[in-house]
Formats: sequence, C-alpha cells, structure tokens
Amino acid sequence: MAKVSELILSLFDVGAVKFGSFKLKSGIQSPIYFDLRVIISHPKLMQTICEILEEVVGGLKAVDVICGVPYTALPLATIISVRKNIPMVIKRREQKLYGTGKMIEGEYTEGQTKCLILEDVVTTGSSIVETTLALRSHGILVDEAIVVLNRNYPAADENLKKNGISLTSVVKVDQLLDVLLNGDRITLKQKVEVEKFLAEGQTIPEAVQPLKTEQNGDGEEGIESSLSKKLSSPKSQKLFDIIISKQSNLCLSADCETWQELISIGEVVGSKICAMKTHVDALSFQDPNEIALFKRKLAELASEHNFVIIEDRKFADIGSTVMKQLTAAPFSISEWAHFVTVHSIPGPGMLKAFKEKDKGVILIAEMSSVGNLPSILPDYKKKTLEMVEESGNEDIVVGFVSQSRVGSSLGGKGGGGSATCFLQFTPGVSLHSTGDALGQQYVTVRNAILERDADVIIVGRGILQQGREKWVEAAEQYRKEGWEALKEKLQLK
Ligand SMILES: O=c1ccn([C@@H]2O[C@H](COP(=O)(O)O)[C@@H](O)[C@H]2O)c(=O)[nH]1
Repeated sequence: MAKVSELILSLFDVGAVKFGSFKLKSGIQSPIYFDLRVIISHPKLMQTICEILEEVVGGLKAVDVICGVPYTALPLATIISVRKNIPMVIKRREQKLYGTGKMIEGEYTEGQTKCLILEDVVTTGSSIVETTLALRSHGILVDEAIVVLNRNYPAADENLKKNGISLTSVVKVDQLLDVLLNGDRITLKQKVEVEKFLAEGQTIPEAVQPLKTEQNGDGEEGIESSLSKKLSSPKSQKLFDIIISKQSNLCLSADCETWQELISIGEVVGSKICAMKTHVDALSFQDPNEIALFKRKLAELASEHNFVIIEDRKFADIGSTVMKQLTAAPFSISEWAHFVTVHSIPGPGMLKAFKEKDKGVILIAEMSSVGNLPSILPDYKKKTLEMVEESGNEDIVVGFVSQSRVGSSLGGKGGGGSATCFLQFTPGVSLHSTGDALGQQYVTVRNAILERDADVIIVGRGILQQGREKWVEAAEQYRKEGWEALKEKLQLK
C-alpha cells in the first residue's frame, strides 16, 4: 500500500498525471489527463512499477507467457519477463505485409500456452480485448490482465467481463485522488472537480489530440477557407479541410473480399486518401469477434491517417427501418462510419434518423452505371436537391454521389458566388478501363473533375486491381492527378 502511494506521487511528479483544463476531441474540457508514456524516461519509477506488478503477478494464477500491450506496457513486460524469468510474446499492432506475415511474435503452443496481459492505462478496455482476441485467435489462452492505472470507467468492466477477462488494477482513480490530496499535490477543489467530471460519465483523456488540419502558411489559406465556408455543413467542411491539408481528393473504394485485406490496404494507402468507402456487408467475416476487431482497426486507421469513413450502404427505406439498419449489430454502422450513402427515393423523413445519429449523408443523385434511373428520370437530380433544401437538412447532407453538378459548384463552372454548396462525389473513375461487363462506366480523373465537376473522386478497382505490391504507387497516381485537377478547377495555387 505504501509502495502504491509512493508510486502515485511519483506519477504526479513526473507529469504522467496532470490537472488543469484539457480539451477533448469531443470539445469537452477535462480537468485531468494521463500520459504514462513519460515513465520510460524515469528508470527508478519503471523499477517501482515493475516491483509492484511482480507482486501482483505472484498473487495470480501461474502463466506461461506475458504480453505487454504496445507501446508503454511493452517495456514493463520486458523488465518483468527478464527479472521473473517468464517468457514474453508480442502482439504486433499491424500484420506484417512481408516475410512471415506473423501477428504474434515469440514462442507458444496452440491450446496450451497461458498468457497474462499487461497494460498501462485502461479506459474502455478495448486495447486489452483486441490483444486478447488476437492471442486467442492463435490458440493462446487468456483470461487475466493487469493494469497500472484504471480510470474506473464502468464500460471497461462490462467490456472485459463480456470477453471473459478478469482485470487486476494497481491504482484506481479514486485512490489516486485521495493520495494526491493527502500528499499536498492537489487541492480539495481539484479533487471534487475531477470526481464530478467522472460522475458525469466522462472519460479521462490519455493525451490531447489536436485537430489534424494544417494551414499552408504561404498566403493561400484565405482562398481555401473561403471555399470551405461555402460548404453546407461542418461535416463537409471537415472533409474539405482534410482534402486541402493532405492534398488529396481521392476516396478509395475499398471493395475487398476480406476485412483483413481492407485493413492492409488502409495501412499502406491511408496517407494518400481523404476518405475510404466501404461496403461492410460485402466483406467476409468468420465470427462477430472479427467484426468487432475490424470496426476498431478501421476507426484507428481513420484517426491515425486523418481520413473519413464512408459506408456505401445506399439506405433506401422509411425512417424507422433505416434507423434499425444504421444501428443494428453486428455491423452497427452508426458506431464507426462518419458518412453514409442514402437514396432520395423515400423522401425527407428518413433523414431524421441520420440527424439523430449525427451521421453525414451523401445522397445518390445520379449513378455511374448504364441506364441508371436517377440519370434518366426527368428532374431526379433537381428534386433530390430540393428535398434537402426544403426539409432544412443542409447541415447533415455533405453532398451528392453524382456524375454532374447538383446545385452550386464550389468553384468550378458557375461557381464563385456565395450560394451554399455541397460536395460532389463521383464514382466510375479509372485510368485503366472504360467499363466492366456488368454496366459500370468509367471516365478519367481529369474528366471527372474538370468536365463533370467532381470534388472527390471515388476509385476502387483502378487501384485494387493493380495488385498488393502496386497499391501505393497506384493510389499516389490517382491522388496526384486528382489534386492537380482540383487545384486547376478551384484555382488554387
Ligand atoms: O453510381 C455509383 C454509385 C456507387 N458506386 C460505387 O463506387 C465503387 C466503384 O468501384 P470501381 O471498382 O471503381 O468501379 C463501388 O463500390 C460502387 O458500389 C458506383 O460505382 N457508382
């Protein structure tokens, strides 16, 4: 106990626990935040933590191996492994695309090796669950984990319990606050403020995440931000900001056969795209655990590479049905997709479902396939736009899937005015083909942007069919051509 109190004070003294006012991604201000990554700079503290962890390990069931969740718990696991002579395994953060392609490093015997997981901080428990599922999928037996700092977030207990993992915590937040108050590190006011914050169900941030948009600093910011302001909603503005900061208006249509392939391509081309479009119901999964893993990995990729996820579900039903399709397990689209595609056929009522779930909507105004009705029926495009404007849904409608402009252009033909604009997403783009045997029709990148007025080009097989070893090269070719054409259209320098 005395050792744990000492540890808490040291964590505070090295800045691993901070009090103040920290802005969360959600915009909420947090009075506290954790950053245990700093402990690696303090060997004495590392030693204290490992001694305490070793005592805890000694009190648990015997295990064959230990596994630290990357990154901070990895060195802790390494020290304990050496001192206690317990072998280690490492779960890679991403599957190797070359060599052995292994996900788990180290020796183990399927169905026999028992593993204990070590983690530095637990919020929702998802990192421990993800590591457990990956180890279990290799036949390693896992049912226990130890964490240095537990934020007392109720969802974590539930999450771990559901997955058959029992968690032992070295320090819990309530104990941390008591020790810091008694040790004169914080005031009673600060303690009460954090307790109130936690009682409201808020989670303590691990690090402050800045909004990943950049200004180019050479005087062009004015043109870009004035274009951004013309867009209908903060959601389309966010995408436009990503386009400018990443110099990419390429949306990868990740129409892969397996979720693993989708994640692999996301890992290698993530830096080249502004959005990734998925058809989650066209991917094959072995079981619900894989779906959960997929959703988490995709969300991590989007956050790491700063791109938007568009689920191309093409919703087309009444509001109450759409709400179920959007939220129902196992796909739970509303949990991970930023934007979804929607047909305008059912009328404006169903848009409320998307508003309620705070999803950006991309309405289908025209399709790329031969003989598609939206492009044949008179006024379909115009009526789709009117539906949005008359129902007052400009704030959630990000744009249109279309082969030509719907409403005012962002800066191309007929642009330059002050009217509200929607983004145009144009599929059917390829530098290698003019169509397929099932009715798809393709135009080139320049044609899509400069003739048809696309803001975002959607490319699937044009990249995927180049083969794994050429994914990056192909994505870069589309990114570069797309960005050059967009700059020309919007008259950016
Ligand atoms: O009019 C439309 C609407 C959506 N799509 C989707 O875009 C991709 C295109 O894939 P390619 O391999 O580049 O042909 C695909 O997911 C379609 O479902 C479209 O093609 N046309």
